[in-house]
Amino acid sequence: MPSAAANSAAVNSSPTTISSSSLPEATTLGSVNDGHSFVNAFVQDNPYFQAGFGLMVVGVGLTALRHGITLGSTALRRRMLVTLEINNKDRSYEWFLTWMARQTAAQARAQKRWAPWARSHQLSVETTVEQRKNGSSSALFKLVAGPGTHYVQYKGAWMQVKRERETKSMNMMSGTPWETVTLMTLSRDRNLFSELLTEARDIAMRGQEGKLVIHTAWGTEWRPFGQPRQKRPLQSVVLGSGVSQTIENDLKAFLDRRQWYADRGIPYRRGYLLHGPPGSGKTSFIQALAGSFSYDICVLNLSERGLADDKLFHLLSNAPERSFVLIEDIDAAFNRRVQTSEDGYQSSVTFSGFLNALDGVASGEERIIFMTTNHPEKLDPALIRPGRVDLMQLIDDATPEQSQILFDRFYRETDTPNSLPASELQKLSKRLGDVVKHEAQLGRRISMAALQGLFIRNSAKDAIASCQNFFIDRQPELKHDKH
Ligand SMILES: Nc1ncnc2c1ncn2[C@@H]1O[C@H](COP(=O)(O)OP(=O)(O)OP(=O)(O)O)[C@@H](O)[C@H]1O
Repeated sequence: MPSAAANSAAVNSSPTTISSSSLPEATTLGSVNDGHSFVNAFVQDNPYFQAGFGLMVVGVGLTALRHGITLGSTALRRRMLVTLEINNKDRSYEWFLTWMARQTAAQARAQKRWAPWARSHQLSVETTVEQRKNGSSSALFKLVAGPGTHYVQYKGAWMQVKRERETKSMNMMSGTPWETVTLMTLSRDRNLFSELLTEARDIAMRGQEGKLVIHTAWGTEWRPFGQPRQKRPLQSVVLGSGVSQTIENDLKAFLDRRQWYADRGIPYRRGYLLHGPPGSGKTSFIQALAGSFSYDICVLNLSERGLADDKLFHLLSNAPERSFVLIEDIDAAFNRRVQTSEDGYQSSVTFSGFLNALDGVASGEERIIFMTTNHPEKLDPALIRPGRVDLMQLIDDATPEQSQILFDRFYRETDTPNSLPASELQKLSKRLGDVVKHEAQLGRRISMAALQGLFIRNSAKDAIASCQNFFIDRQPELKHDKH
C-alpha cells in the first residue's frame, strides 16, 4: 500500500508537472509558486486527508498485526502441534471411521466425563443395502463421525479430528466424493497416531477374525457389506456322496499349484459352476467353503444398474486377495445374450464383455470364480468352456442319504427336552429315507431347503408324517463331469 510520504514524494519529485498551463488558477492566485508548498498546505490543512491518512495507518498496522499473528501461530503450530492426514483412498480411512464411531459411542456413554465442547453432534449415517435374488433387500446402518470438526481424547491426549469432503471433485469410478480426515494433536503426543491407527486396524481385523466377509461392488470398488458373518461349518451343508470332497480337493490342488501355473505361463485362475435345482445348497456350500479356506466372498450382480463392460472388467481384475467371486443365476443374466432385469432394465454388460472380463488380463494374480445356475442347459457353450469353467458340479435335490443326515442333524444330534428315544428317532430317519427313495421312483423329489424348513417347524414325528406334501414333480438333471 503506498504511504502518504510516498505520495507526497511522487508529487514533490515532479514539480514541473504542475505547470502553469495545467494549473492556471494557481498561477493566477499566486499562492503557490512551487508544488512543494501546495502539497504541504493540502496535507496539513485538509482535515479529510488527515482522517484518511490516520485510517490508512491503522489499517496497515492491523494488517501487519494479522500477518504477524498468522505467522506466529503457524510457527507455533509447527513447533507444538502435529497433524496426520488420512485420505479415503487409503484402507486405514475405513478403519479410522469405525474407530471414531466406537469413540463416539463411548463418548455418549460417558458424557458426564466429557467436556461439553467436545461432544460430537455431527454424525453421518453410512448405509449398505443388500439386494437378494428373491427381490427382498436388507439395509445396515452405521453411525460415523460426519463432516466437520470433532474432538476426541485418546490415552489422555486431546485430538482434533476434521473430516472434510471434497465438493468439486469425486472418485469417478465409485461416484463418491473424495474425503480426508485430519487429526491434530500436540507434538509431544505424535507417537499416539501410530498407536491409534494400529488399534483401529486391529479392531477392524478382530471383527473379521474367524468370520466370513462378504463384499459387494460399489462402482468399480469392492466394499465389505455389513458385518462379518459367522462362518458356516462345511459339514452343515449336506451334499450328495463325495460332492463336497470333489470340489474341496479340486480347490486345494489349485491353491497348491501356483508355481506350476507360473512355470507354464498359464493364468492362475479357476472357474466353478455349481448347477442344480433351487434350494439344493449351492450358495450355502460356496459360503461354507470360503469360510473353511478363510476366504472372503465378492458377490457380483450382473444386473446391477450402472454396471458396464469396463467396470465389470475392472471389478473382476481387482477382487480383494483371498476371495471367491460369486456370480449367481448366471443363466438369468445371459440366456438371450442380453441381460435384462425383472423390471425390464437392460444392463449394459454385454455377453462378450462378460467373457472378456472372465478371461481378464493374463496375470499371475489368483482368481477363483464360482457361478451358480438352475438351468445349465441354457448356458452358452462359450461360457462354460474350460478356462472359464473348469469344474461343473451338479448339486441336486435330496437323496435318501442326504435327507437322513439332515434329519439326524436336526433331531438326533441335538438333545432337545422333548426328543424321542434314540431308537424311535432312528426308525423315523429310516422311514424318511424310504419315502425319499419311493417318491424318486415316481419322479417326485424334495429339495434340501424344503426339508430344512420342515424340520425347523415340526417335531420329528410331524415332519415325517407331513413330508410327502413337499415333494414335487421334477426330472433328475444330467450329471456333468469335470472338464
Ligand atoms: N444341501 C443342503 N444342506 C443343508 N442345508 C441346505 C442344503 N441345501 C439347502 N439348504 C438350506 O436351504 C436354504 C437355501 O439354500 P441355498 O440358497 O444354498 O440354495 P441354492 O441351491 O443356492 O438355491 P438357488 O438355486 O435358489 O440359489 C439355506 O438356508 C440352506 O441352509
